[in-house]
Amino acid sequence: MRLTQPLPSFLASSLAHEQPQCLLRGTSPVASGMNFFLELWKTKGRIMSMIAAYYKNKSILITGATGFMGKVLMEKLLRTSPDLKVIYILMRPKAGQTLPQRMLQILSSKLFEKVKEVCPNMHEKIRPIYADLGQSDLAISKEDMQELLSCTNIIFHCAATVRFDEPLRHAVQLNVTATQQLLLMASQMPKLEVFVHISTAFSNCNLKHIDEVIYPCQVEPKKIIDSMQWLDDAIVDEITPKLIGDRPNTYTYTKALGEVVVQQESENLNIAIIRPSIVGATWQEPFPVSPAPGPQAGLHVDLLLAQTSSCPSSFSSHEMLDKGVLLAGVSLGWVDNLNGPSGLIIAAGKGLLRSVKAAPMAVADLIPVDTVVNLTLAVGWYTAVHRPQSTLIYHCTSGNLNPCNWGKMGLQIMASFEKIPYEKPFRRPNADFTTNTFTNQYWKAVSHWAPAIMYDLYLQLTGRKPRFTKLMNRLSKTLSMLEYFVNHSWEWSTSNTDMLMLELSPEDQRVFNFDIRQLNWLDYIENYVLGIKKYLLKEDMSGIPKARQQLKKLRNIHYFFNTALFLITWRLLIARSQMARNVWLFIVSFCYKFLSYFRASSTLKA
Ligand SMILES: CCCCCCCCCCCCCCCC(=O)SCCNC(=O)CCNC(=O)[C@H](O)C(C)(C)COP(=O)(O)OP(=O)(O)OC[C@H]1O[C@@H](n2cnc3c(N)ncnc32)[C@H](O)[C@@H]1OP(=O)(O)O
Ligand SMILES: NC(=O)C1=CN([C@@H]2O[C@H](COP(=O)(O)OP(=O)(O)OC[C@H]3O[C@@H](n4cnc5c(N)ncnc54)[C@H](OP(=O)(O)O)[C@@H]3O)[C@@H](O)[C@H]2O)C=CC1
Repeated sequence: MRLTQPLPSFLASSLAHEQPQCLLRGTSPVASGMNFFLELWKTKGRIMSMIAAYYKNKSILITGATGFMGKVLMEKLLRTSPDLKVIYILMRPKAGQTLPQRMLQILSSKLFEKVKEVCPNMHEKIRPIYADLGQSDLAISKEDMQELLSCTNIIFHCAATVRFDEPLRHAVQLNVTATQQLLLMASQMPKLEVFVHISTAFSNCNLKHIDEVIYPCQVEPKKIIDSMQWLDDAIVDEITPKLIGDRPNTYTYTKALGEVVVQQESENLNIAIIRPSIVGATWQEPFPVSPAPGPQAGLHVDLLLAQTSSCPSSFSSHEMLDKGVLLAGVSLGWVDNLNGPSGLIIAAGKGLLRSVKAAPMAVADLIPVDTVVNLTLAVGWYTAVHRPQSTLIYHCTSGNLNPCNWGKMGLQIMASFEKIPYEKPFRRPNADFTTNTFTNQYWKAVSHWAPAIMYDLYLQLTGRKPRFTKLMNRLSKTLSMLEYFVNHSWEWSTSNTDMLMLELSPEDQRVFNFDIRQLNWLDYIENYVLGIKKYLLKEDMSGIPKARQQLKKLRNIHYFFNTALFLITWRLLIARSQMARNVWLFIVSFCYKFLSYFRASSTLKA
């Protein structure tokens, strides 16, 4: 650390608060000026995370904590700031479970295993509060509301409907009206320090280049909210396409409206907006693996195997996988829902998905969920401590710093299936991207529908319930919903995110790492495929050798089928066409001549 460097503002801002503490801790009392700063910088840099310290003794309100991102956010908060006061969770009962039962199930999941070590009383830190964001008043009881208003210091608003086909009325209620209600609540919270709103990088996907600003909507969100009160469903459905305009769905449209609402209601509030792109499985946490050195780089799964002590190091990765020793309590790529790419990766791995209409050169702007969560927590800290004059927007994207395109990602996914095959595949995984609509329709008919119909026929004939055509219908719907995002590229400016990175202490850059440049796509995709197998499909790793055998069998069937098809077609052609017969005679005589020449020359040599 050179003394000539300007002090980062995180240090400057905390000096007033930290100075006496540092002196007490034994930092040289004579240290003054730059020496004092240096001491403090070193102390901070080595042992303290400013961000983690900020959340100490805080009462934090999270919406959407039962969702994919919310769970990871809750986990990281509890793990890095076990001294936080309380986390209020606005949630609803689901699947016959009460709030405490639901929360208990979440906290006892694998994701929270590490938290148990640092925060054994984590159950006491969580306070589930009944709320339904689908209701105009959020259905929070008076007593709960009282407590929330008087105690909350920080709000993370993650809840939303992320369904692309959500009817506009419902999407407006959840993504716009509920946000407005929460902001109203926030404005009555005397202890509130920051409100972090999670939006999406695609809220302005009708633009090619997206800046860190809130773009106005054609119709004022307040007018939309009002009109939803009195318009009937049929009219709402009719005007939906006109309202969403050049956006692909109600989700992106209502998330954009939500941002405008945040801007309009943010007058006296300290607010920040985060816009993540396509959120994928965890990358580094909470199940880390050490980086692969030298020639092993790019082979995290192999490294994991090599780290497994029960395994002789001379085994190759495949040998070790064969022995089923993978992941004895170690796991990566945590994911728990089918949204975004996860559902399609499963469909591809099971051999159901064979063709996707996508631009292979379009940027695949995937971002790991732990990166988004790290940025969210850093933003919460920065906004509360620095209180920027205007609402700052943070793009959490990968495309500008570490781009990967869909073509490359598709190949990496396919390569991962070779190493980590999924069990009981319908067909050999072999998905491909095509830009041409006609080619895509052809492959869908030949590779999706024809095998599904044939297989269902077989199931029916053998007295079983057909299910593949239903699955294909579902897959087609999902594909049609997601295709927009794999056929376009966007550019997001990231100056606020870059600025924040520079504001972090070295320790915070490590603990709350959101530097996507460090991500190795090959490792990440491999771990993602592995995480899906483990956490979503709940397949046993010891079944990998059998799954590989199955793939081999399917590959042989594929070769046999193609050869048989070729021979039959050829035979039919020869029987019907003089030209085909001539070609055939030419090939046969050519082969005969070549063989005779070869035999003659080898006899001469002998
Ligand atoms: C080679 C590999 C290529 C990879 C290529 C990746 C491209 C990947 C681009 C992503 C681009 C996102 C970019 C925006 C990122 C945000 O900002 S938003 C967050 C992402 N949001 C989403 O992904 C939501 C998308 N999903 C939906 O909108 C709806 O689920 C769908 C697709 C319209 C389906 O609706 P539905 O037919 O009514 O089905 P739904 O009731 O949801 O579920 C029915 C069944 O399907 C299952 N299911 C639900 N979703 C899915 C899914 N995505 N897949 C499969 N099954 C699903 C459910 O589990 C359920 O199963 P059961 O419980 O019946 O057994
Ligand atoms: N996943 C992604 O790819 C991306 C997500 N985002 C944004 O990130 C945020 C979190 O997304 P993600 O975690 O993936 O989404 P999930 O669908 O996994 O989670 C949504 C959360 O919202 C809650 N919720 C939905 N409806 C209600 C309701 N009526 N009352 C109370 N709670 C409700 C859900 O609760 P319940 O469990 O009860 O259903 C759940 O906790 C969203 O704002 C989303 O727009 C942005 C970019 C990409």
